[in-house]
Amino acid sequence: MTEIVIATKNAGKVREFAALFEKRGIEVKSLLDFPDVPDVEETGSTFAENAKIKAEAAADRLRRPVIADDSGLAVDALGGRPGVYSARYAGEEKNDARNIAKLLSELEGVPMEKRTARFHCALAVAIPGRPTAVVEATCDGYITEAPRGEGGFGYDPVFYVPERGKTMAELAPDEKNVISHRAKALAKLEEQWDDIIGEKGESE
Ligand SMILES: O=c1[nH]c(=O)c2ncn([C@@H]3O[C@H](COP(=O)(O)OP(=O)(O)OP(=O)(O)O)[C@@H](O)[C@H]3O)c2[nH]1
Ligand SMILES: [Mg+2]
Repeated sequence: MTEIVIATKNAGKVREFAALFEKRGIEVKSLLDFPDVPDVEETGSTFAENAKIKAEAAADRLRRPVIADDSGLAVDALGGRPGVYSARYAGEEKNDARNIAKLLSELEGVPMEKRTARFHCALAVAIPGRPTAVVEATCDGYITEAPRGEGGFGYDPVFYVPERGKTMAELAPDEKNVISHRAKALAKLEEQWDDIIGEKGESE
């Protein structure tokens, strides 16, 4: 396989997948390259369900193997919110700055030791005519009291990674792509790659 479609229009995800797959000699295309593929409603109650919905809809339409990523942030002090609503936390228009502002205001007064959180990533691989495979991974951290750093996307400026002493947005892209929920999920996928893709993928 020399090319894979990621069923997303999120430019931050596309960038990360492009870097992660480049190392493996695979070129990444996204729904930004296939603007005719309609958006699907993310009606699932879990990351895995939503990843499956997005992957299967795009694979049906494109008639080729597709990977979808459903991801988000679960904050313990908020009972796991924003969770599957992470992208649309502060409204349907999906604005990162407004999402961060809402998160920080909900956590006002919560001390650092209680600001634990984790990023989740579910990756679904849909191949026409085969059952869809899903893998999941997480990355633990804390929500800071103010944004720091310019890298990444989404909630990265307020997600503190204790092992690195930095927010995700302060990490170099290569560093984020080693420790992130997305990188870990992709590593799991790779372990199962031959079973999932099999000969069909190899003949691409
Ligand atoms: O700081 C972050 N670093 C990350 O690494 C990350 N991964 C996910 N997220 C957040 O979770 C939403 C995903 O929601 P989501 O999976 O529905 O994606 P999306 O709607 O943006 O695009 P699509 O893939 O559905 O087209 C995103 O928008 C972000 O707010 C992240 N935030
Ligand atoms: Mg989405």
